[in-house]
Amino acid sequence: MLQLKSLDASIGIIPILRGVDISLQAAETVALIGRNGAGKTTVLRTIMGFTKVTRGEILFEGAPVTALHPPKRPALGIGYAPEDRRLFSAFTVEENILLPAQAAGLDKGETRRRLERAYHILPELKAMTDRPGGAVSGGQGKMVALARALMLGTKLIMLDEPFQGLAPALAQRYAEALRTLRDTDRSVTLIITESNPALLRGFADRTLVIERGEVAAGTLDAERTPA
Ligand SMILES: Nc1ncnc2c1ncn2[C@@H]1O[C@H](COP(=O)(O)OP(=O)(O)OP(=O)(O)O)[C@@H](O)[C@H]1O
Repeated sequence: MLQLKSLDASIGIIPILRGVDISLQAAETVALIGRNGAGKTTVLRTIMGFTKVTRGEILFEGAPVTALHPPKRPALGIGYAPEDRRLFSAFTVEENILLPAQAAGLDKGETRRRLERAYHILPELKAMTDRPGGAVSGGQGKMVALARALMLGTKLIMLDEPFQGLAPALAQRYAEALRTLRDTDRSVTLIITESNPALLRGFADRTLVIERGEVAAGTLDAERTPA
């Protein structure tokens, strides 16, 4: 459903990704593992159109999107939770969750359905809908960022180091929410970056390794715990 073909990408004039070939199938969960600075965030940002692609192409469901205007990409069905999960502090938690749906111009009914899906996966957020975005903890903010990604992520959800900085209990809760997502939506494709491979062992179908902007040709197979 998503292919990166021989992709080179730069930030400013600095080349970061080199010859990246990634092919994601519908419904699979892929872990993208690499040390700090290896290029994980840059892969996700390149898919969203935030870097300069200097070679190669990106296909989404068979159609080239390499040159697609970045603000149009989420509406393809792509949800993205950046590592820096900034919430708008003056908006409530629910308003923060709704923002991508509004930006993509979803109608009220569809927005409501997707919000219910997000609350089904993250029921704890229902208790904090009216709280200002600035008043939630870092861990709760990660949950809100996941809910926000769920609003548009009907086909592909990309989570950048979601477990980073989460206390163990919250990390466990976050992993549980991802399992619920997998149980309720079997067709969505998930890509999760992580610097610590142990955190995603047993959850991802496949592990890709990135090092100095290059994705290793071979992939490590990971065991998947049955949902
Ligand atoms: N704005 C920028 N300007 C110049 N170089 C950058 C910029 N952002 C990232 N880089 C460089 O790009 C490379 C890849 O960074 P990237 O953030 O994709 O890595 P990462 O694997 O996600 O690591 P981290 O876990 O630290 O975020 C790094 O060498 C980094 O120094």
